[in-house]
Amino acid sequence: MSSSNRTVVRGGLVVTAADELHADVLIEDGRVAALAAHGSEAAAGWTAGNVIDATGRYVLPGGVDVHTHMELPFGGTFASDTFETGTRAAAWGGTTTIVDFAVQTQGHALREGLDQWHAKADAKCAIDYAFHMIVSDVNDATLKEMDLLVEEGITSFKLFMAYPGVFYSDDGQILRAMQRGADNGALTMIHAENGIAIDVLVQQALDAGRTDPRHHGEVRKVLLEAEATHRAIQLARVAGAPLYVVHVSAAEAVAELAAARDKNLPVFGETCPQYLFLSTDNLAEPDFEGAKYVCSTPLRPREHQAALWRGLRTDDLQVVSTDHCPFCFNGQKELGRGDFSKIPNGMPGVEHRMDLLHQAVLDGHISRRRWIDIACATPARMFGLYPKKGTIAPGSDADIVLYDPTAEQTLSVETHHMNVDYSAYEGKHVTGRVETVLSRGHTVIDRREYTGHAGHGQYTPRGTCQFLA
Ligand SMILES: NC(=O)NCCC(=O)O
Ligand SMILES: [Zn+2]
Ligand SMILES: [Zn+2]
Repeated sequence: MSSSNRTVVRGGLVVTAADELHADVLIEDGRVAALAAHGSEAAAGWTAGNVIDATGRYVLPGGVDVHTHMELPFGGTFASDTFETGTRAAAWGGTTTIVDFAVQTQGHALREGLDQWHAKADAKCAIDYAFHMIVSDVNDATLKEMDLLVEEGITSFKLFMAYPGVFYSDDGQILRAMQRGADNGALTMIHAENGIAIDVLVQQALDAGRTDPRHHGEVRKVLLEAEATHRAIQLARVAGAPLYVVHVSAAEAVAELAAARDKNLPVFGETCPQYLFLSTDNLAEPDFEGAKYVCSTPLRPREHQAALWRGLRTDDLQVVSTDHCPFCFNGQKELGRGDFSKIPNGMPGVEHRMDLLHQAVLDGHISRRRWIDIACATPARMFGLYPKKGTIAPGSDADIVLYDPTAEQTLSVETHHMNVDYSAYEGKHVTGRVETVLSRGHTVIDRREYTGHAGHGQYTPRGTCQFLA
């Protein structure tokens, strides 16, 4: 084998969900070929055209963010990151795979939505990408199409208990989709909020003149997240289907997941950095600044964070994704001045997940291996991408991050790479920073310089959930 298509990453601490070892990593043709203890005879014998010095660095699997919305149409506008800008920002933050949501619009086929998402993403991405499918119209034809999509590698479908008239499905439709998933192996993802009740409270708030962004948090009540989570679990039980609850924000919803998992049900939960680090205090920021933090499920009072961290430690929550769905403050969030229900829902974050979770390691919330588990390995397993993605092992794609655990940085709109005019974490100080990123062996970030290009990222069909027997 010529050494020109080989890279060796030498001298770092390799951290995976399972292990930490001072090892050198040999990469051949875009894949991990071998690991060997640093200083061992085997590692010393490796020759390569490219040798990367990882002394003093962590060598991590690239992050796997299984919840992004590039260019999502919402509330009369579109999420401001394209696949080109959003995946570049993801790479800057040490994420090397995203799973975005293709959208079925009501009255149209799943296939049409999927084709649209390919048209948006193909030849544009800096890192590898895959799709889930948002199902907005459960009917006989849609259910048949789901089987075909599973065979093609779209193995998860998101249904909404929220947003009546847009993405909402009623319980009967959700049950039918879950039954189909029980048959075809798909994982049903649920946005668990009681959208019908929330819409009543929205109207009552607006009628009473409560129009500021903070009221978004007040009407989207904890009880209505907990109730919907409970209902989703019962529907999944009736269907005999596995369930993945997205963007869990409330302690009471974690309790529902924990109770289900105590019964050994195949129920999984995801939370996001915004629920772990931000709160209703942000939604209450004056001069309409709270609009920057409008997302659903909403930010919660700070007291909920302890339950989310505990859930991540006890495995009642398995995944941290970003739900990256950015809208600029100017021109987009402003659509809801005077009516919080018109603020496009979503927050930017794809660039900051790995760093914020590293800070959580330093703050004592999770261990270093759990960081990699919830951000890389488990999301890859959950959505049928492991061990190609999510770990560093012979045969895995060489998606590798060199991480400087001692570098200091301050998160800011001035320095981030997402296409959005504010940072939800403006001024937040974190320790640790991505230094170099390889995607299938290609250097996309080289010592804090972007060296990637649009179109490097490949569409990646997925297998089914690897947590099911
Ligand atoms: N989360 C959010 O506020 N926007 C994106 C759509 C969704 O995930 O519900
Ligand atoms: Zn959602
Ligand atoms: Zn989302």
